[in-house]
Amino acid sequence: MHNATKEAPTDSTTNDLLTGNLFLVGPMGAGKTTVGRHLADLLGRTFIDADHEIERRTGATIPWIFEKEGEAGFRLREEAVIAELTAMNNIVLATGGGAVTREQSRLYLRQRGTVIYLYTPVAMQVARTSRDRNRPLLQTTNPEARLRELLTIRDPLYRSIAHHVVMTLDGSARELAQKIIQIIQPNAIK
Ligand SMILES: Nc1ncnc2c1ncn2[C@@H]1O[C@H](COP(=O)(O)OP(=O)(O)O)[C@@H](O)[C@H]1O
Ligand SMILES: O=C(O)C1=C[C@@H](OP(=O)(O)O)[C@@H](O)[C@H](O)C1
Ligand SMILES: [Mg+2]
Repeated sequence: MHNATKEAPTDSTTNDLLTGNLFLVGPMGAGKTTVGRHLADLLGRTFIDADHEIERRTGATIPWIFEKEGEAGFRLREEAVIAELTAMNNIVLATGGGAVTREQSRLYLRQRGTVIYLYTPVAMQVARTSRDRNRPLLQTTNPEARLRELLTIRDPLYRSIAHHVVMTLDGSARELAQKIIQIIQPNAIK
């Protein structure tokens, strides 16, 4: 299991950022997995990616699960993993882009941590996902249309649970992680 329960700092500068969970939501190609890793590194937290956790537990890849169990089967697994992971402490969690489609997952994400929505325009999502064959929903003749469709449905869901909406257009993934820390807790790091 993950060694995620670190002692909370005890001095008077202790703040929410240093003691609570951080949950990243947003569409495919927003950078949740990449930025989440940097965030955890900068904050000295455990990083968990919900998709990787599903793959670890099943011993199967996401495309394989979609192929054998359909999207519905994958969503059931994803919902179960989100329920468990959001109950942990002091983690940075990168969710999959469709995790917010389950109402129970939205409730857990909103209630159990600070939710950051990495807002990303569709053109940038396309650029960041075009070389990767591991996203079953984008293996179509027109991935851009699919991403646009999905964002129309999901953008209100991301916003409904987000404590902060962060635009991911500028800067490297690490710079974005630094920016997120400043947004959440301006005095946390210099
Ligand atoms: N801020 C960024 N700047 C440049 N490239 C990025 C940024 N965020 C993510 N990427 C790149 O985009 C691709 C998709 O990122 P990923 O973290 O897998 O997104 P998600 O988990 O949201 O689908 C990766 O190749 C990653 O290196
Ligand atoms: O948006 C989605 O429905 C999905 C997003 C993927 O994760 P990323 O958002 O990390 O690419 C992964 O969970 C799966 O392919 C389905
Ligand atoms: Mg990811």
